Amino acid sequence: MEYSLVCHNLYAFSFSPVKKKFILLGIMFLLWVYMLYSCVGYCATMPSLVVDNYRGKETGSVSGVVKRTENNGRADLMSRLLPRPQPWVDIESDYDETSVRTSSRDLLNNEIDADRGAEDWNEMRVEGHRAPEPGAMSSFSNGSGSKKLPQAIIIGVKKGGTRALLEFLRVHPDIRAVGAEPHFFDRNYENGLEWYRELMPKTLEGQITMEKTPSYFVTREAPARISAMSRDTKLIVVVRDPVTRAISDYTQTLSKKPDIPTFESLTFKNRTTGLIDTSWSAIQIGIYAKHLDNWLQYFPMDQILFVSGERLISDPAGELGRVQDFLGLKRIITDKHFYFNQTKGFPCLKKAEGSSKPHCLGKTKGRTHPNIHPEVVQRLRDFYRPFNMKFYQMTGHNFGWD
Ligand SMILES: Nc1ncnc2c1ncn2[C@@H]1O[C@H](COP(=O)(O)OS(=O)(=O)O)[C@@H](OP(=O)(O)O)[C@H]1O
Repeated sequence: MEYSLVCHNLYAFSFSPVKKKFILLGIMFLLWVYMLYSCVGYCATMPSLVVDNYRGKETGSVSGVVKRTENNGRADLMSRLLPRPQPWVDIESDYDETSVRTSSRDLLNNEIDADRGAEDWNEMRVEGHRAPEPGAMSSFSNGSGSKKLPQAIIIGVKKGGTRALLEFLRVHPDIRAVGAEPHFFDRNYENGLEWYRELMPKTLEGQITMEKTPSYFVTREAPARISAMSRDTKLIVVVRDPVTRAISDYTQTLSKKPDIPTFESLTFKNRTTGLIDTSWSAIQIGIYAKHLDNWLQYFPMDQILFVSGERLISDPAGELGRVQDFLGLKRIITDKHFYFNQTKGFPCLKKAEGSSKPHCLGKTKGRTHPNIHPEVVQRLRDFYRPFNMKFYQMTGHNFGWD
């Protein structure tokens, strides 16, 4: 009797349609929670259109950077397993530097400055990047690494070839970089380091986090600020003949504001005397020795690597070899990664990061420069010569611009 009662109860429990519905609903709810959880985790590790790579390592210690080599194997494996970001979004520095700007007399730069901030964020939005909300997701880590402050920064120079260098470096599995220029140490410093860290890609132990903002090189406060973040930060400067750099800078501005005065009229304070207007940022940025002096107050020379913008075009693998050595990385990026694209007139990657297709930089890189009168060019060469000599002396490297 008792036995049949138990059986009856069990039967009722197992087959009651109401209970069945409840169980089904419960299972569906659990599945929904599980899917939601997976989706949040996946989205957090997904590469955004920002071009960012979400791999890297903690900043601030040279020992950490050296340790990276030991972890290469693991980092390699993980980086292959992780989703890859969208590389090759073509961005350029469209703005003039704070320190140059404040001392600049020319309206040309000030006009550009007026809409500078907005353009910068638009630029990032184009890439799908958003200004991070302070504290948001800062401690979130779902096994694909965490965001670290950069251990290496490409600090300059504007129009030197900084985009090419960063895009080439991103091919390395142990480098993860922000695509857009954060401009933290010049324009966004008040936002704080946590804001800055949020911009960084997620990285694994043994990987290097990087960013590039060419205006840092000429920002007076940048060396002290970077040093305050970490005295061990490795600095990379891509330098280019200051005369062609100035013309390239002018060409960029001209492409956005076709009504600006001629290069010649902006170059000279007085055309007859041939006095150069050093308050024009396009001229001032090229006085490398002066800017370098400021950096040497905070960083030893062996913590700064100078990459030749010219050689980055004529021998990209050679320059990339030096950069990988400087960063303590295995030389993974070699000749095999590049080909010369005749149409573009520049070296391009056979396979960009996260893609199997060849890639060249976009049309804002490698613009045709306007013809500048040879006399003006010569006058500028004469102007820069002593500064170049000083720069060669300081760096112990003759860049061959004279
Ligand atoms: N591989 C490759 N492809 C295209 N362009 C290349 C490459 N390597 C170096 N360059 C040179 O990079 C110059 C632009 O420099 P930046 O990227 O530093 O410019 S920016 O400051 O970020 O706007 C750009 O200057 P312009 O030629 O005046 O446009 C190029 O000369």
